[in-house]
Amino acid sequence: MVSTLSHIREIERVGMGAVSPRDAPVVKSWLRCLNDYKLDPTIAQEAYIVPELKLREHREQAEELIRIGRSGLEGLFNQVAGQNYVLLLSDARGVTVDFMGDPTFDNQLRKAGLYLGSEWSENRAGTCAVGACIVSGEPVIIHQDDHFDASHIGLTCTAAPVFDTLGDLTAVLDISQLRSPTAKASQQLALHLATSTARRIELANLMTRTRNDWVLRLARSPEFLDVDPDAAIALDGSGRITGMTHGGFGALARSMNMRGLATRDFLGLRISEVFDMDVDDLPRFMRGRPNGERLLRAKNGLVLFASAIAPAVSLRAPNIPAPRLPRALRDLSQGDTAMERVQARAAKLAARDIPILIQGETGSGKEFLARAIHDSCGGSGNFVAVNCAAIPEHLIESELFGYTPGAFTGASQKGKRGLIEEANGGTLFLDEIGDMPLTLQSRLLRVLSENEVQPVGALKARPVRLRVLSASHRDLADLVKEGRFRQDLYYRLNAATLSLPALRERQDLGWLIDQLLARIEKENGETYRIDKAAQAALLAHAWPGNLRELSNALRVAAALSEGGVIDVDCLPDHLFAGAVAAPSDDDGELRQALSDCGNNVSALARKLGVNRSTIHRRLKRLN
Ligand SMILES: Nc1ncnc2c1ncn2[C@@H]1O[C@H](COP(=O)(O)OP(=O)(O)OP(=O)(O)O)[C@@H](O)[C@H]1O
Repeated sequence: MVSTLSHIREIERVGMGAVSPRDAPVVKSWLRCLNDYKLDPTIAQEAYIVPELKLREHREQAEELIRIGRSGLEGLFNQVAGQNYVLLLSDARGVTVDFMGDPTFDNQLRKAGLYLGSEWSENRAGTCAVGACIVSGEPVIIHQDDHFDASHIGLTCTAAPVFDTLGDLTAVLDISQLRSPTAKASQQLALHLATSTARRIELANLMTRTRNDWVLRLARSPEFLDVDPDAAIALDGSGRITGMTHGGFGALARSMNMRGLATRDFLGLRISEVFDMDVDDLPRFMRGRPNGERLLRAKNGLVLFASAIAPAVSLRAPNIPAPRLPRALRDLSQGDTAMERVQARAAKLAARDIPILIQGETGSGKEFLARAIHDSCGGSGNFVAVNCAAIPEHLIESELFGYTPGAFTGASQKGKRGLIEEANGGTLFLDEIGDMPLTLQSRLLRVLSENEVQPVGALKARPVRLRVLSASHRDLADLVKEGRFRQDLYYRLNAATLSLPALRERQDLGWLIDQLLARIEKENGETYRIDKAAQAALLAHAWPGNLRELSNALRVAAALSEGGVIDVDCLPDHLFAGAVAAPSDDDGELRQALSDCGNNVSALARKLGVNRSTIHRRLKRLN
């Protein structure tokens, strides 16, 4: 094995611009380590295992993925049995959330970081297979001294990305050995196995998440069509694309000669815009039909074999109640798997007055859910929402706990009932709880544990009974670690956690748009209709700003609509930023797409679900 010193020297030479015989992904990663993360190759650091509490959080967030990935991992483990391979499934942040290895080597594996909870992000561990794969989104072998940190140069690690149905990297599958032959080529088979297992996990994930949709599986040869297809695409009842595996994305991009597009650009498109078929043709591709009849021709002439699977669960007709959910909770989503789980858990917890911590990105609907939980219990008492970040620190105490007459200089003569007492018999919703000052955290803890509140200046505490819901878009466990949030309060508030999916992850975007538009119609006393192109653009947008951004976009669109019709020109311009591919290396691509649409810019804009001005802008840039 190469010496530590010569390894460090080699990295330094590469850092100074020397040409290296190593694979390009390795060199690129070394340069990121040196230039972006400022890692020092002379400082060796052992593998990092995250604390137990943190690991629990990562595993909870990846619960569904672990369940789906498990059988893939087991299958792969059996394939490589006896060769001392270890399998790691890491989340998108590089933390190992599932692991399979030979328990005989437990101690060595843990020390080497090939273990549950190890963090292999590139900025922490330096060049490593999981980290490089997360950054590049490509399968990669990091063999022995390809690793940046000298502590890891004994290992060989091979990783393949797992993408979710909307095209975001959601996990990495890694196959590693403590000791291996010197030749990197010895890991080619591992690369092939990891890549095909990742493909199967993506397919299983698609099948689970799109039970209400059609799934169209694609393969280049008919033999593997039903057992191990190359790609899969999910379609809703009207033939619109709702999700895909990474291979499915590749197939769509090739079929449309559109290499520069991202997965999201295909969401919302009709299948008839990509292939010579319509939604009514799907049954023709179902299993049992002769393979010859299951040929699918793409618009560009490419031919694939296709196999269709009908929705496993028949679509619930709108307004038919789902069983047992109280109405207030039922109306939070329609057909989104993650939300359905949140709703079912919320219904069970609400009935028991258990403190719930609601997590989710800003604008993901935390307060909306809190209100629904309150309403689902008959709505008795008040729903009192307190934004701990919005009240100045010196006022939080008196606002929350209230005060007796003349309790302090400037206090009202009549005293004041605090928000906690306002919520007595109802629900107290503490938004941005992470911003609650430490001194007040202990007083809040007393309210929760003793069920009583002591206003400022009062000699005696008063009994209260309330349901406490809290929310934060910050990681409370991190605040606990930093000493900015009391651990005992964290455990109190966090008896149960409900994690809301971000809007970009929701499978019921179309339904949400209808709900929000119905609300705007009610407010404005008018009715609106979204035309097809605008609908496609709304469905294809990545919505980084969440439900509030969507609601604002619809509000603007409604205001700009003519005769109640919302077309693409009514949608805010920023909606289209990034919807079209970054400038293609090959400007022929856009010209070809345009000529396919009879040189009609509006038709191409409609096809891509973008604004006409976006196409004009791109054409101008290419000129
Ligand atoms: N399930 C839903 N259906 C329809 N509208 C919703 C839903 N959830 C949230 N909204 C709307 O989305 C907007 C944002 O929701 P909300 O204020 O609850 O988000 P939040 O996560 O509490 O935001 P913040 O983190 O900024 O406090 C609100 O206008 C709300 O009415």
